Amino acid sequence: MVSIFPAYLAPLRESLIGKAVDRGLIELGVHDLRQWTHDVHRTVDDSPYGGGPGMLMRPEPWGQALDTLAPASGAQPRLVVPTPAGRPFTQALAHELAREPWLMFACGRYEGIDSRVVDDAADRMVVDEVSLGDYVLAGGEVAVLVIVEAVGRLLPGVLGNVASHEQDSFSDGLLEGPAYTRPEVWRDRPVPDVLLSGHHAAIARWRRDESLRRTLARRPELLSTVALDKADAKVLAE
Ligand SMILES: Nc1cc(-c2ccc3cc[nH]c3c2)n[nH]1
Repeated sequence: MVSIFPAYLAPLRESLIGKAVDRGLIELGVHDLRQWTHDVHRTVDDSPYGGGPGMLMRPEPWGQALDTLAPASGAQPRLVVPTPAGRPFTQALAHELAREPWLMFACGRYEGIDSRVVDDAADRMVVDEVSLGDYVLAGGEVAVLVIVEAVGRLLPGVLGNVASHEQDSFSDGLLEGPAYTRPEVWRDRPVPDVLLSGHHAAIARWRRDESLRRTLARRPELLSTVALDKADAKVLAE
């Protein structure tokens, strides 16, 4: 990961990803872009050609950083560049990235990075410009924290219980429904009886129905991507 705020990526040393790093399941490298500047002020930004508000990140430091971290002579990483103008980051893309042996992340700041950096990198590596959603952050670091967590948890051995991500929201294309743990009654709110019944088929049906109802209510557009059987259609027609 390359950033002018390397400390922003320190949270990756905590918790799930941090433990995976300690166990050697993931290798993380954080690099300060200013290492590849050579002027006394360690300048990384400049005014945009054609005018416009704010500053852009100069191409030279990025080019040298990528040349140093991923020399053209060897194996190439897949470069992930968070940007509001990117393709949506989805669980499907997280799975795709989790299959890559080496990912590199470019954290932009200011109004973004000179466009030639991505063009130049794309001559020798796969580059994904990725958006986390239709809102604007002040830089790419937070997006990288999200992407690394979403991808890292999919890697073998990182999650304690492999079944966890197989039952993620979106794993079957639907939103996860409500979930409960002890106590059976909390502030006069009981756990649904079916979950206490021990009838696994009934529990699976109830969970599917609750997922369908929640997806219909909150993200109806997802339903067109899911194979629905007759029982599903009945619930949605309620
Ligand atoms: N989905 C999304 C990405 C971003 C983003 C990503 C990188 C930079 C660099 C400067 N501003 C940025 C904003 N905002 N929202």
